[in-house]
Amino acid sequence: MIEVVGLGKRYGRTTAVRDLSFTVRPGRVTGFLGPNGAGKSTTMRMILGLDRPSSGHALIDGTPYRELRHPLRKVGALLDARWVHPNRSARDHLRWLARTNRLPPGRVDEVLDQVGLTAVARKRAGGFSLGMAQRLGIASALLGDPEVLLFDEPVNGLDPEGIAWIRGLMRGLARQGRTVFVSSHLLSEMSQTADELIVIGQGKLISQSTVSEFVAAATEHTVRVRSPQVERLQKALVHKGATVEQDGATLVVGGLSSAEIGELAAAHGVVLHELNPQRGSLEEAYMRLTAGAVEFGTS
Ligand SMILES: Nc1ncnc2c1ncn2[C@@H]1O[C@H](COP(=O)(O)OP(=O)(O)OP(=O)(O)O)[C@@H](O)[C@H]1O
Repeated sequence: MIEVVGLGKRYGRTTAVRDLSFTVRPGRVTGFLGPNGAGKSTTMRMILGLDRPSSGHALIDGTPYRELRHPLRKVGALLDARWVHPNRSARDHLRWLARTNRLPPGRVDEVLDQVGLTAVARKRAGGFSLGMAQRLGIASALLGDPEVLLFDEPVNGLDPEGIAWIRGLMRGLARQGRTVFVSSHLLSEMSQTADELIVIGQGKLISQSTVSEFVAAATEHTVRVRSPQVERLQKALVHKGATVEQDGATLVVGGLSSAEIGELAAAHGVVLHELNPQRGSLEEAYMRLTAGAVEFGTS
């Protein structure tokens, strides 16, 4: 489990992260979503003890990263896939990591196999494609068989096959009961991979919910209602605090769900000919949400 409590980070006059609190639980993939510059990498670096928070703290199973006795056995992370000596082979890189962290050498071949790099294990990592480098970075993260995994934008620059592979891997790791925390700036990507979503904008928490809750809340905007008794319905809706636009026998209603409108109509004996929730696209909803955070952040 990862717990972030009141976390903040300032770089000079820039506030990258402000008063951020959330929990990442085991057994599921938690997506960490926000536009470029929202503070995702900074937050992950603070969780991993690579950046010192200006306020608050981050704990991994109750302990700050820097105080973990065997960090690689507890936490695996992929931050920058290009972090590897270009002249070393994939295998030598992993062997060196295993040796310096007192991990069993037998894990090296296991993780190479797990990420599909066995055939190129003796090739120099400097010649690897982005997809291969990404797999090697993931092999490094998995080396200590950790319970907690952090991936920063793992699908950036990958082809569809690589993306599908990473998605399957993350879901498999979560099914094994591990804590999987993965960042992305693409909602479409996260909505296909994650069970839960933590959304930030301008370094602040916007929401933490399941993906389906987020999608339902973010996309149901207005409801189109058609009725032969439109005047009566409009009165009842306005009385309930809804916003209503009328176009002949059709109303476009904001502020109430289709279920609430249906029930209200029934309670007033109003006949409905149409009750149609208008869903915006997920990306539109996400942009609206994070744009709000930008305004909030600068005001
Ligand atoms: N070392 C640093 N010095 C100064 N400012 C920094 C530093 N690291 C990050 N920032 C600033 O902090 C803010 C958050 O950056 P961060 O990289 O954490 O965002 P992000 O959500 O990971 O974005 P991206 O999706 O682009 O990677 C940005 O305004 C960035 O310019």
